[in-house]
Amino acid sequence: MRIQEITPIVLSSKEKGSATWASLMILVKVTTSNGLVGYGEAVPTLRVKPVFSSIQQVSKGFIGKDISVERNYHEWYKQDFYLTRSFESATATSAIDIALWDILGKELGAPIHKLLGGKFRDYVPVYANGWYKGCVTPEDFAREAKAVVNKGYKGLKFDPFGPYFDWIDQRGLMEAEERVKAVREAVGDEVEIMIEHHGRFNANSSIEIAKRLEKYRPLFMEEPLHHEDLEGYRRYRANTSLKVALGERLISLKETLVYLREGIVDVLQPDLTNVGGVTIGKKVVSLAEAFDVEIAFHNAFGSIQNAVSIQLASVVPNLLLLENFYDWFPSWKRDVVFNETPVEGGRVKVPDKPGIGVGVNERLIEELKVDPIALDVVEEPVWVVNGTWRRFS
Ligand SMILES: O=C(O)[C@H](O)[C@@H](O)[C@H](O)[C@H](O)CO
Ligand SMILES: [Mg+2]
Repeated sequence: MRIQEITPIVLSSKEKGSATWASLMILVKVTTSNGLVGYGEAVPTLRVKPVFSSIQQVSKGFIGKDISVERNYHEWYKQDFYLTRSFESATATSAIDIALWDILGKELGAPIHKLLGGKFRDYVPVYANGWYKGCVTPEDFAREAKAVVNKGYKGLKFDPFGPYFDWIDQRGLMEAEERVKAVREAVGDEVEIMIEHHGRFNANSSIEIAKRLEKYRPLFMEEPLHHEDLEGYRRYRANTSLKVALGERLISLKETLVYLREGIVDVLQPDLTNVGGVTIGKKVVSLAEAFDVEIAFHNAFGSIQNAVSIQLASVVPNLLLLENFYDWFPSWKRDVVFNETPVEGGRVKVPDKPGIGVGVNERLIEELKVDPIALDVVEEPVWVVNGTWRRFS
């Protein structure tokens, strides 16, 4: 069995999700010489066109090869030279790797969790993200947070910082505190709240933020500083006591080691669609285990990413939680996998179909297929949940 064809596919629809960031899905379809088909997913964001063409280039390194995931990844690492320095190459390679694991599972009639040694848990606990579209005032956040808890979620994440970037002033601190306070009061003491900073503050501001928000007992502070600001993270660490989560922008095993060895991470958030697929993802979670760091996979894009993340989350002993946008996906994203990964009572039952564990709706994919386009850039950055880049006072 050889890799015969690798096709990048962009999906879109009039119905958008809660984040422009993920309004499209980039799929990779891999077909083998004996007719097996596997699917992977890549990161869209503002890079739909470059990622699409990166998949076309990376494919040249995989076509004609056997399905030997370690060897294939390593061979491309050798050829590409920039794999661990290029987000586009890393996400293209990750998507192909996921599709190869899907094919391995289909060949052997087993879900990925079986290929990895079997389930550690039958249900994966998840937390909600994407639920606060259009929320600006504390009352908006409180109302929507209550709705999330009424759906059965036991944890939720949100960004309370509105339009602040790099620094925050007294007004921004007050607004963030009011929002977090409103959510804590709305959900009660037992629901976990997680504070998303979207990696955008300097050390002074993020330390001030931690001091203001500590009393609301967040489970973790996510990317409080700019991703590459290791010096700032050290200062944050020395001056705060809250747990730090990060990792969604890591694109290799050895880059992950740098962050773990710095001792600045409590919860690692690898993203299988850019850290290197299942092949590197499973190494990264073992590395984190050795550092006694918990895992909360970043899982913000589409339903193929969600399916493979559930597979890996089901085998990881050091799992804290899995991120989940499922109930705030546009409905077409759920339909791509025949709605097979519903969230019930704040958890997802691990599906058992071969490969990524779910069926793929090929007819819908044909209907939703579009040409890759350059996305418009507007004042509200694409990485925030829509309609939240605003002050209320
Ligand atoms: O943790 C996450 O999920 C990421 O930081 C992002 O992917 C955003 O939250 C998402 O884009 C919504 O705006
Ligand atoms: Mg994040």
